[in-house]
Amino acid sequence: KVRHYKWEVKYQFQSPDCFRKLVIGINGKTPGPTIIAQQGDTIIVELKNSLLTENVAIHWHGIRQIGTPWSDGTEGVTQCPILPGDTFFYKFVVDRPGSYLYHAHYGMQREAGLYGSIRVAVPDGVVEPFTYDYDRTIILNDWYHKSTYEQATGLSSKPFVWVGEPQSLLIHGRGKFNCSSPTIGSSDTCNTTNPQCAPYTLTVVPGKTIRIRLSSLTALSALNFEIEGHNLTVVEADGHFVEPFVVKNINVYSGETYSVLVKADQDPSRNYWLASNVISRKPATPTGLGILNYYPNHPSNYPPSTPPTGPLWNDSDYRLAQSLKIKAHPSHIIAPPVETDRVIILLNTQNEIDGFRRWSVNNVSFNLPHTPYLIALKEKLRHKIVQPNPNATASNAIYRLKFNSTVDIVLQNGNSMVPNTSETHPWHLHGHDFWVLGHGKGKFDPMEDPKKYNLVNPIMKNTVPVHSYGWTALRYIADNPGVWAFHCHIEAHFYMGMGVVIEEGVEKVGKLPTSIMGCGETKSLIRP
Ligand SMILES: O=C1O[C@H]([C@@H](O)CO)C(O)=C1O
Repeated sequence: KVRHYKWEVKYQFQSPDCFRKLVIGINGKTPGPTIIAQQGDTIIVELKNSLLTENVAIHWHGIRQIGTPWSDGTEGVTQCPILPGDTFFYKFVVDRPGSYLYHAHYGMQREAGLYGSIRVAVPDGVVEPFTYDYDRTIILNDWYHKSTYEQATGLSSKPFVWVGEPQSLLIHGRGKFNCSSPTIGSSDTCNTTNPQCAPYTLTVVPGKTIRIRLSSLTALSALNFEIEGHNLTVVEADGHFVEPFVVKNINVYSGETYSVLVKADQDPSRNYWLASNVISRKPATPTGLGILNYYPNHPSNYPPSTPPTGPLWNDSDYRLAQSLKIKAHPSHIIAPPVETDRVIILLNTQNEIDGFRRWSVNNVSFNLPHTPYLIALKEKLRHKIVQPNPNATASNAIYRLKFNSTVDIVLQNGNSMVPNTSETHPWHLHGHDFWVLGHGKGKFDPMEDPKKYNLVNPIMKNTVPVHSYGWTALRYIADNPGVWAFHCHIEAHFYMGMGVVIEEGVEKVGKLPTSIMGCGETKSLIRP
């Protein structure tokens, strides 16, 4: 089935956390419309850029884009940006069931509110390995009052101006800033009675089980999500069925999606808090709150209790333990190859390059080129591909993989420039799902640690954290012709260079649509 969506991307005033700012909406909404499809469907998004003075590109996060690498929506990698006033057609097949996301992939535009979710149902007659009565989507986010431009300018200035901690945490686009804070001017700009910042409410019928498709698209924060008094049974991660496990609360890193089952089995005479708390960085943002509403109580009745504050923000053992619990469902194991053809170790560090604060991978800080890689490599616009350089330099280096080979990537965490600090980084791979073979503490040992890899029932994901001072090992098969970004999903960190680009089988890519061209050296390809 073909599903056609017509979207207009536009700036608008909105007050997601009661503070009014310019946000980017789709058809007037942030989060944008949910794409609802069934496995095998073709999605066509006719996207009109009505931003007037700003480019746009939208990435379909978790969709592998098999046969359509030019629809991945990664500006500088798979396409030229969509110019103001232009309409671009994204066309791709949703080849796997599950919960996915979409968001802007141009500059730091995602933070302006340009994001939403994709829900792909299993084919008719196929059953999932769990049951529920109905499902709902919740995207968690953090929220800044400064514009993405002000933030990006600070990050690329000398001296460096860090974005700081977010002002609010949003639960599906809604939060509550303290408008009586002295920095707020008038009730025009911040008004806690604005219905746009009424808390997100999830209504449940007592005794029923609800599936929450929970994800995070934070700019910075790692989050912990909890529903007061209710256990969460984790059943899906990034579109793959999980061997179910029960938690009191779940850690969600930017770019991850989970499905959790929640049974409405508590005292039905009251409502309960939904709570989102910052973990892994010292919190300076209040708990994000929503309401779990037991029907027929009034949805806006505040729960009579104190909201959950989440686990200790610096309990890294707790986070590592939860990462290690996520394994493939016994009846849905896709076994990884037992051997690998190539191991790439990617050391994550923060550096100073020419006085600019940057993030680097093996001492190379990534810059997006003006000519998108997919076009440059397919059309052979570049004779020379820059290879990683051993010194701390900025570059737009890429990795080229042998088509159909098996590759291991070991993410090795290091220090930031703040003494004794190693941050958590959620890494997202485009175009693939990978097996998560292991997470460990300290320095990866290439002789010993691979012996402990889980080759029996590893989960497949597209986004995975590397914990502070730890390592994470992934394996995947380079079988999707195209050019794919692999990067830290923290908006500021990718902007500061924390990413690489990986090519495989580009010669097998079909004829590139001219609609992705027009910038940099690709101008020569579309001139009559
Ligand atoms: O990228 C970052 O910069 C700051 C700090 O490291 C400044 O050096 C911070 O907390 C980040 O995550």
